[in-house]
Amino acid sequence: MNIFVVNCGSSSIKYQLFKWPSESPICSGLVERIGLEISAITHKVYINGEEKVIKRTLELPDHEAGMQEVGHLLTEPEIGVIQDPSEIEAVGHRIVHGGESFSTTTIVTPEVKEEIKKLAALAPLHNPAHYVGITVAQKIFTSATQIVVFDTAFHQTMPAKAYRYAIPGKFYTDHGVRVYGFHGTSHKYVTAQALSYLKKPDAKIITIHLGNGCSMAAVNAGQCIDTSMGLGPLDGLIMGTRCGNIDASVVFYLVSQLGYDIEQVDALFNKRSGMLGLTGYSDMRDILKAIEEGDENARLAYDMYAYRIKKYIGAYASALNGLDAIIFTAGVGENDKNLREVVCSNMDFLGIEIDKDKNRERSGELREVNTPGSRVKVMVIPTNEELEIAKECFELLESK
Ligand SMILES: Nc1ncnc2c1ncn2[C@@H]1O[C@H](COP(=O)(O)OP(=O)(O)O)[C@@H](O)[C@H]1O
Ligand SMILES: CC(=O)OP(=O)(O)O
Ligand SMILES: [Mg+2]
Repeated sequence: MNIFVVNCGSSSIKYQLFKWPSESPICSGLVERIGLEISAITHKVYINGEEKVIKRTLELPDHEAGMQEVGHLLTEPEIGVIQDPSEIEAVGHRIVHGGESFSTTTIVTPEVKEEIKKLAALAPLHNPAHYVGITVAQKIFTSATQIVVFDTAFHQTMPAKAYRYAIPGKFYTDHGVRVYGFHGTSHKYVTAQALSYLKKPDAKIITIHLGNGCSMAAVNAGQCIDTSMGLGPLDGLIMGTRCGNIDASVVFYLVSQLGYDIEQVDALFNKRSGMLGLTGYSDMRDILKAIEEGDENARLAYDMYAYRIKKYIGAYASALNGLDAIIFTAGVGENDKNLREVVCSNMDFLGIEIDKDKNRERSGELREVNTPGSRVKVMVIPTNEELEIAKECFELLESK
């Protein structure tokens, strides 16, 4: 079965094509800078263990143009992996916000699309692009079943004491104002990998997803019991452009004293804060370079970023009443050895001891980077949200 997995961001499209049941994609790619003057596509084709990379720069005014271009790349005579878009049987879309309506993988209907569009109010950086992604995929892959997989789904097992806010109950009952949590597909994927590696189904785990968006989850025996993002993907950790956890009084101050309106506060917290607001860079590689060059702001921001993670580890170890493993994943978690070292320093009271040499070894595989004596395993596990989405799509179609 050909399953095409799509992750539409505000200015990008990430994709992978699986010939299920093979778990290795036959091609993957990234369309970047959609809507800007020059857009870029990096398309990779995997044949017999070899990787062929095709890079193109072109003008892509919107997601529709981007997805059309991907459709062409999939079917181009020289490099195509299929002959016609009709060979795609399922398209799996990553959807960040599923709200109260969706707790499991769902087949797209007009009602489902409308609900995803409405939820844009709660995930302004993500859901609008997902809606466009579905609409365009419906036009191109006309024979495919369109399926949506929600970032919020894995967090549905949280108890009410973790997901409720301490404001009057009617905001929850009448308006669904609660903690939803995000990156669930990633937290779920690395949890499953860890449980099978540890051979301990009842393990107490903290998963730490550090990409552009960052979040953590406390996972007991495979079930999420708490997570750091909230009603939207803004709370918790410091991120590339988002502030994370902040006192709501800051909003009152910005509005009443500095004349901000609510759209400006939204843009400030979502798009101009986090590492970008503190350093001028949102990409961790640029921040590491700035630190090397002696930039004090970058050093402080990096320390703040790590410190926030440390605090959540402490909180979640308490919530779990113990800890077997902490897992670093996603772009920063998998690649930034310094960050893992800073987070895990002075954590021996909790039984966390990182092995600095092991931690510095480069590898794209699941690995332990703790000392032999560490009570808690410190693990690096490459996430694979696309594979997890393809699996969920297949399982849903099989169950029909
Ligand atoms: N070698 C590296 N060292 C430090 N950070 C890295 C490295 N490689 C990638 N990153 C960081 O990973 C982040 C992107 O992570 P990713 O999981 O791809 O994000 P997303 O899926 O949210 O777009 C960026 O901040 C990038 O700088
Ligand atoms: C939910 C979220 O923050 O996603 P991303 O990391 O892709 O921005
Ligand atoms: Mg990601």
